[in-house]
Amino acid sequence: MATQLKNLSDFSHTTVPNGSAYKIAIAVAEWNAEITGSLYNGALETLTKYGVAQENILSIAVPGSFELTSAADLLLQKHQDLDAVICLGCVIQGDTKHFDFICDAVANGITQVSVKHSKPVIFGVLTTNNQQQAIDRAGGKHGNKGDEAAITALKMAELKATV
Ligand SMILES: Nc1c(NC[C@H](O)[C@H](O)[C@H](O)CO)[nH]c(=O)[nH]c1=O
Ligand SMILES: CC(=O)[C@@H](O)COP(=O)(O)O
Repeated sequence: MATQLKNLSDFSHTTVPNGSAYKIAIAVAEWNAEITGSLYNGALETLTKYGVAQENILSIAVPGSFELTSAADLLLQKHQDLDAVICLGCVIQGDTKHFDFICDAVANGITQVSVKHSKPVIFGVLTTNNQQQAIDRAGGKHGNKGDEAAITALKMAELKATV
């Protein structure tokens, strides 16, 4: 999709499962809190919109996106009735290669956790060149990646339940 047409919150083209039967965790990174807070609100509102009960949404905060991998693993170890884990973060390029290491670690890490537990772990992490790109994708002109992550969690939970 061309960037200028990107809308992370437009799901008119697809059907979204009813979430009333699912229990979902949200792990959110505290780095770039003004961005990740918007991602979290988007995910929470979307899960609620599609029927997930408040008592079935478990939320935790971690220091940074790098810690999302261990958070997802701990959640799935301790709460084996979880149907999915949504990982939310915002990594913004700085002056060094640290950005690359964090992005690679969290993308590969949560993939491994998802396979380890045979449970959907959703990559809701913004990896942007600058603050404005993050703002645009956390409730701005390109929608909210938190919405996208919540929809993905519902779809994958439904897939696991019916495959
Ligand atoms: N620079 C960003 C970070 N850095 C912190 C790491 O995620 C991690 O907490 C630290 O390396 C200790 O293990 N985290 C983000 O989420 N976003 C950034 O832009
Ligand atoms: C992605 C980061 O860790 C980054 O914000 C840190 O900035 P720098 O690469 O200039 O140390």
